[in-house]
Amino acid sequence: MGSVETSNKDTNGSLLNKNPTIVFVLGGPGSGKGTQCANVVEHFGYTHLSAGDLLRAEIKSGSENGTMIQNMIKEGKIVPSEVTIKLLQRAIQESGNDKFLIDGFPRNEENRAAFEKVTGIEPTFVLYFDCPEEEMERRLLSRNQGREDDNIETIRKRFKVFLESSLPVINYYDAKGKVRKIDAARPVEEVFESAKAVFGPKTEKA
Ligand SMILES: Nc1ncnc2c1ncn2[C@@H]1O[C@H](COP(=O)(O)OP(=O)(O)OP(=O)(O)O)[C@@H](O)[C@H]1O
Ligand SMILES: Nc1ccn([C@H]2C[C@H](O)[C@@H](COP(=O)(O)O)O2)c(=O)n1
Ligand SMILES: [Mg+2]
Repeated sequence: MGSVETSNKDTNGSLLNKNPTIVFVLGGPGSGKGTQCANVVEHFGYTHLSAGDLLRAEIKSGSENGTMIQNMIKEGKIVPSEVTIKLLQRAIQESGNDKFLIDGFPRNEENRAAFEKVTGIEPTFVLYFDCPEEEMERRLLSRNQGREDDNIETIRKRFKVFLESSLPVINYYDAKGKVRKIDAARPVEEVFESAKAVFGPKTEKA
């Protein structure tokens, strides 16, 4: 496993020049991050980058890190930041866009600190989908997308990691006034109405 590229010039030259808008999209497993990101992309022209999707694609690609990533996801654990950040950097550079929804990242303090160190970028704001565990569990158990981590044993581990490692990151950004919290326990359309209000009518695509 190589080290994360730390030169802003080499890794982020074009990105920094564009002064990108980065929105971190956080919330517990099954809170509806992916569902709502798809709506935001359609209305506001962001590029959606799901850290989990990028890691799953890396497993499928047969990469040297594939087995390690697969084992960690099965256990509900967080993959080392250097792996995830490289995938995000590549996707950002390939997108040609200058505004991004980064879904499911940063998942822990290591993710957060490493991203800031490597890119020099802070999020514009953090969208936090707040949902009770019982509702998230119901959603995950009926998602039926064939995800290896949508079984009750792994789901419980993911909830524990969310509480212990991801919530502190949300609290960190909350203390900086960057968190936009949305009640995600409502129907999809209602949740999106709240999300729309955060992004604002001025930035909506024509
Ligand atoms: N507001 C909602 N009400 C009911 N079901 C929802 C709602 N939002 C999403 N779902 C459903 O719940 C499941 C989980 O949603 P989604 O994949 O968007 O969550 P997620 O936060 O991205 O989860 P993960 O962290 O596991 O990737 C999906 O089957 C989705 O269709
Ligand atoms: N920053 C991240 C994001 C995701 N993962 C791993 C661990 C998660 O349980 C899994 C699935 O993510 P999801 O699709 O639910 O957002 O992917 C990680 O290690 N680091
Ligand atoms: Mg998701």
